[in-house]
Amino acid sequence: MDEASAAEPDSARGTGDDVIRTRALTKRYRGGQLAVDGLDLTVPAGSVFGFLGPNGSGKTTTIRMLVGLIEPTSGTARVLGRPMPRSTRAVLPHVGALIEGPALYGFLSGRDNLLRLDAADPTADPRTRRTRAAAALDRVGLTAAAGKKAKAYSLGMKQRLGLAAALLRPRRLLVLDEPTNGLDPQGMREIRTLVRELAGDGTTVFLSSHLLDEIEQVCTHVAVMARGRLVTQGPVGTLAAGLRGRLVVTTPDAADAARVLKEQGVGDVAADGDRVTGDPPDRDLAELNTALVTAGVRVRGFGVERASLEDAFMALTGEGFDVAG
Ligand SMILES: Nc1ncnc2c1ncn2[C@@H]1O[C@H](COP(=O)(O)OP(=O)(O)OP(=O)(O)O)[C@@H](O)[C@H]1O
Repeated sequence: MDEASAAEPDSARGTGDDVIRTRALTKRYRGGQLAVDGLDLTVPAGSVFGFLGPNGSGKTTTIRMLVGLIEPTSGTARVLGRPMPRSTRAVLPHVGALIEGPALYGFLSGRDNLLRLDAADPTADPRTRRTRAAAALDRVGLTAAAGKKAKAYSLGMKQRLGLAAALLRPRRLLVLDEPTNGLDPQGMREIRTLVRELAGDGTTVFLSSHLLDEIEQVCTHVAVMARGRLVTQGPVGTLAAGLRGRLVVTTPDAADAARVLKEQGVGDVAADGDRVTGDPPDRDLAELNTALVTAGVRVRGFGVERASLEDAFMALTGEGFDVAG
C-alpha cells in the first residue's frame, strides 16, 4: 500500500495512471455528522467513473473535498497526482467541474455567460476568448441558442451551458455532481451522449449519480457509497458479473414449471404470473429445458437474466436502493 504517499512532496507523481486517489478520506461536519468515513477511492485515467449512492451517502461531500472546496477532517486526497486541497491552484486549471448547478446570469445570453466566465480566468488570452466560447458552445450543441438569454434556457440547456463553461479550456478531468438531476428523459440523454463524447476524447470523467441505470449506461467504472462508506469499486462489468443472475422461465404453466424446476434441483424457485424464476444451476441448461418440455410445460421463454447493478447493490449492502427520483 502507498499510505506513505501522503508524505511525498507536491511534485511527486507517484500515483501512476490514477487521476483521483484517496486514502482513508474522512469528513465530519461541525454538527458531528460523519458524512464520509475512511474512503479509499481509485479513479483510473481515461475512465468514466460513476460515483453511485443514495441521497445523503456522502457523494457531494467527497466531491467538495476533491476539488478543494472543503477540507477533510482526516485522510488524504490526490487529484492528478497532487495532494488536495494543498495543490488546488495547480490542479484546478486542469479540472472542469459542474457542482450544484452552474452559476449563470439569467439576463445574459449563453454566449455572454461564457465570455464573462472566460474573462474571470486570468490565464485565458482575451484575443482568443470568442473562439473559445464558440467552440465550447458548439461542443455542447448550444450554437443555435447562443444568443438567447440564459433564463429562457430549459434546465437541460442550462446544464449544457454549465458543461460548456467547464470545457472553456482543455481538461484532464471533469467532475460532474449529479449532472442529469432534474432533467427530463431527453435532457438526460443529451448529457449522457455528451459525457460519452468527452470520454472518447480521452478526458477522465468522474460523475456522481443516484441513478443505477445511468451509471450502467455511461460508466466504465463505478464506486458504490452507502452511509458515508465505500461499499465497492471497480469496472462496471465485473461488479454485476460477480452475481449469478436469475434463471427465468416464461410459461402459461407456471405451477407445473415451478414443480419441475424444484424436482430438478433448482434453488429459490418463485412464480409470479407467467414468470418462474430460480437460482441458475451449474448443470447444462439445455437439460433443464428438456425436462420442462418433457413434463408438458409450454415453455415460451427460457434463459438467465443478467444481474443488474441494482442486484449488486442489494447483494452488497443488504438493502434496497431506496432513493427519490
Ligand atoms: N454542510 C453540512 N453540514 C452538516 N452536515 C452536512 C453538510 N452537508 C452534508 N451534510 C450531511 O452529510 C451527509 C452526506 O451528505 P452529502 O450531501 O455528501 O450526500 P450525497 O450523497 O451527495 O447526497 P445528495 O445526493 O442528497 O446530495 C448527509 O447526512 C448530509 O445531511
